[in-house]
Amino acid sequence: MKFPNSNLPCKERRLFLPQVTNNVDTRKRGRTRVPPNTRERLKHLTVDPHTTQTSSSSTEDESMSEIGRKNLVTMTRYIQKNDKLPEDKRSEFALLFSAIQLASKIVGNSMKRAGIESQFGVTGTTNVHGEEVKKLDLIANDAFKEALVESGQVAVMASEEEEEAVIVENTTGKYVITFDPLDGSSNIDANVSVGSIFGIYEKKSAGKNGDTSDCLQAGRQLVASGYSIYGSAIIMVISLGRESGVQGFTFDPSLGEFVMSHPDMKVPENGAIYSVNEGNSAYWPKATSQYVEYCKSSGEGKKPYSARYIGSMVADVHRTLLYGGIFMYPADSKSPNGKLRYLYEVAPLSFIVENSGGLATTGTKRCLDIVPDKVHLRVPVFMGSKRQVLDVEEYFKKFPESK
Ligand SMILES: O=P(O)(O)OC[C@H]1O[C@](O)(COP(=O)(O)O)[C@@H](O)[C@@H]1O
Repeated sequence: MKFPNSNLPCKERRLFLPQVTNNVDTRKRGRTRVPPNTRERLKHLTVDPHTTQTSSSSTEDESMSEIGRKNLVTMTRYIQKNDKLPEDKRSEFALLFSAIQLASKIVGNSMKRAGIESQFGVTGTTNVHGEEVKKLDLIANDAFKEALVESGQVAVMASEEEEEAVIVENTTGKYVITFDPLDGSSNIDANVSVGSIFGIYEKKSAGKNGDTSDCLQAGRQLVASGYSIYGSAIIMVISLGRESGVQGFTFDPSLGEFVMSHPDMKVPENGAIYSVNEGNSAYWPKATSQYVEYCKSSGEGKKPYSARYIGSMVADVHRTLLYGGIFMYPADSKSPNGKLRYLYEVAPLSFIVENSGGLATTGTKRCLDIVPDKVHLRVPVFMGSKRQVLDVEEYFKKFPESK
């Protein structure tokens, strides 16, 4: 969509934004009255949770798009206006998250065009985990690396696709980014939702350049984290800390912006969905197999939980955040530390789940308390609704040999 007179200052240019109501241009044929319940629904989209200003100023005869346009909360605006963040961090985070938004748009676009541009399939190489590298894994890894370096805010990066930590030289950047550029690789070619996961720490080492030790921090040290999910829509869910809570933004291709669509996400305290690859059950320790049996049991007012497993951690955790329940990737006799990697899968998502009111445990320890000793450390994980995670911890106390 080409904006006429595009050299007009920003404020005037907004007047040309497309009217979205039923795709009808309301200005020529007068206003569309907005039924009260739609007005209520719209209101939650337009309240900026982190500024004192609320948008209850919409009047009866304002059109939908006028309300939306006046209070559109893009991710960049949310960060710049977030008074829970120290002033200096707002501009740094705005640059960092612009880079992550750009990388997510590139990955989302590449996913959509993979079939057309023969980007499905493998590269023929394997990564540090011995996994076949998908073509889209590399595209995603390059997109994140380049955008993050360009932001000028990054000193060190740790990626699932990089054997070693990546040190950015000659930068004044003071942040450390851990990321899984494309999570759920086994689902990519099947057009099932996959995602990108990232965690943001502050550089701790004193030297001009950062080093690997800057990555080896407990999840509690995270200053922000998030994920992008590439499904029917591209949605980014982020947390800038417990005080800021968890916010979801949906990518609006007509604006090219991530717009707030899920303010103040809270995982339900108690859920009735369990998510685990039961194909591994033969190798599970007693605590895990007993807990999963409990999930499936009924009696004393408890109904069996529903089983849901997509096989992309981002997608399974996103559903858990919305509907409640528990996502699990336990340790077992085949993989004594489980499969999922701490720095760029478990820690960033545990930060999100805990800041939305849920919990994340290995069974015996809160995931955010783990101090990693290597970049690609694997840990078992049970995360989601508080009730379910506390139940898991009870089972590990009951069967201590399962540790
Ligand atoms: O196929 P499995 O063993 O159930 O493993 C699925 C898990 O592995 C992962 O695909 C691992 O992630 P990658 O695809 O990034 O390697 C998770 O997203 C998912 O939860």
